[in-house]
Amino acid sequence: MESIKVGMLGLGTVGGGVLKIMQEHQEKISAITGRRLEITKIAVRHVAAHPEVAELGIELTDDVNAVLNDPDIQIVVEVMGGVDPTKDYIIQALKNGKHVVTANKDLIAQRGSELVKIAQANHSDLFYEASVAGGIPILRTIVNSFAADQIEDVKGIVNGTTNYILTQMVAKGMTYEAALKSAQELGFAESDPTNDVKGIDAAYKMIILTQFAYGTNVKLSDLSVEGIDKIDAVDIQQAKSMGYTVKLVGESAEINDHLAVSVAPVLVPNDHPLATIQNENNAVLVKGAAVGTTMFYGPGAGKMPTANSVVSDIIATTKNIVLGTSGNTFNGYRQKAALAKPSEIFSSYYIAVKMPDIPGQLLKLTQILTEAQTSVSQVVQTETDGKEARVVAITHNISLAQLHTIIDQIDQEASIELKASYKVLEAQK
Ligand SMILES: NC(=O)C1=CN([C@@H]2O[C@H](COP(=O)(O)OP(=O)(O)OC[C@H]3O[C@@H](n4cnc5c(N)ncnc54)[C@H](OP(=O)(O)O)[C@@H]3O)[C@@H](O)[C@H]2O)C=CC1
Ligand SMILES: N[C@@H](CC=O)C(=O)O
Ligand code: NA
Repeated sequence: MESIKVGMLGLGTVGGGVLKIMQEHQEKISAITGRRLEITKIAVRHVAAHPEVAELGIELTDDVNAVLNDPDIQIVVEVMGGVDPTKDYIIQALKNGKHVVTANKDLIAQRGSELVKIAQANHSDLFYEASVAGGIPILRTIVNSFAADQIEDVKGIVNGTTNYILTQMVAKGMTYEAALKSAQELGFAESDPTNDVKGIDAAYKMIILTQFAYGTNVKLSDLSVEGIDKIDAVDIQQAKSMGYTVKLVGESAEINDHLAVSVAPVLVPNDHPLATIQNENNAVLVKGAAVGTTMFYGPGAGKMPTANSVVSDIIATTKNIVLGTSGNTFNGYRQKAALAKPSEIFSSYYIAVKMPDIPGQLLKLTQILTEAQTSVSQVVQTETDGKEARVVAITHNISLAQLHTIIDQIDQEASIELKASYKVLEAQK
């Protein structure tokens, strides 16, 4: 059987999983592709840290050029992460006529369209299924199974680390710091977890999902992004007592031909399917005009689930090589769309404030809400020490513009302090 040589950049959490699957499932992969896939070289930073590789007959190097310029290598698997210098490495691989498989959402979300053009110009495949929702085959599903439908909304939990942290805080009463440390030890978090906890990793995934769902390129500054790093455990408990679970939810919605893309902590009704997603698992709800709402669930981070998506891309690339069909873009759908205005984006909101526990204060809050033409479904005083009270209101559906007005007015009212404002998800019909 002919062989196809594969080179790798990176051998960390994901790379280690890729190597394991490629070794263990070699026969099955050969039977499916008609080619023997051989990993011949792996570039890492610290060669001495990977003694196990030499025993496999694979060359380990700290020189990426040894992989990128090797004429025998046809497929380069990039699992080292980061944007620079990784972007240049991928460009070099593509210009050298190699096909590239990557798990790098930071890079694809920020420089994807540039890389796609270079891949096309060089008749190379560029696949990145693992970049969104780790082990869930969501990108290929959108390309293949929604081709005939019109997607109206994509929303879900697309970051494993933060969902793991929130689950551990609610279920086990773990502190935020302890839960984050555990997510790092389990290999779910990025090497620098800032992007995970600040919602940026989820935002990158929503940028890629927006591209696949609507054919539209949006950039990070087009999104409204908030992470879980400022969530107060008091609000998590308060939400729980009102029948909600706090989740970090990304949403890309089409509203009157305009797009609204966001990532934020959201109060999810306990009977909504997203409320049940635990630990590092992810779930993506895709609503199509014809099919209605569908849900895709599975591990969103971690060694083996992510590696499975990477190896699926290696197999797809190999099949294209064999059939002579390389070089088609992963997603060929292209369309322009403008961003929705705050006056077009509607939701119910949870608003938590602190105020002096004296007569007349609640009236001030009510006046602010009334002036913004906002009615509420619930108002509760959740705690008081006799001097200061915490009050929570849940609004009916209002526009984001109305929410901004309310927040501005609260800011201007010296005796009321805004503690939190979170979107409240509608019950799933
Ligand atoms: N972990 C996960 O669950 C998921 C990760 N991803 C993405 O997969 C990619 C890899 O993540 P992960 O495996 O967790 O990362 P790790 O930090 O575990 O591994 C990174 C690997 O890349 C190597 N590396 C880093 N910089 C360089 C460089 N400049 N030159 C050569 N080698 C380098 C490291 O070498 P050394 O070993 O010597 O330090 C290490 O082997 C990232 O893009 C990440 O966002 C996507 C989905 C899920
Ligand atoms: N850090 C990411 C890894 C997968 O993309 C996450 O936690 O989701
Ligand atoms: Na995926």
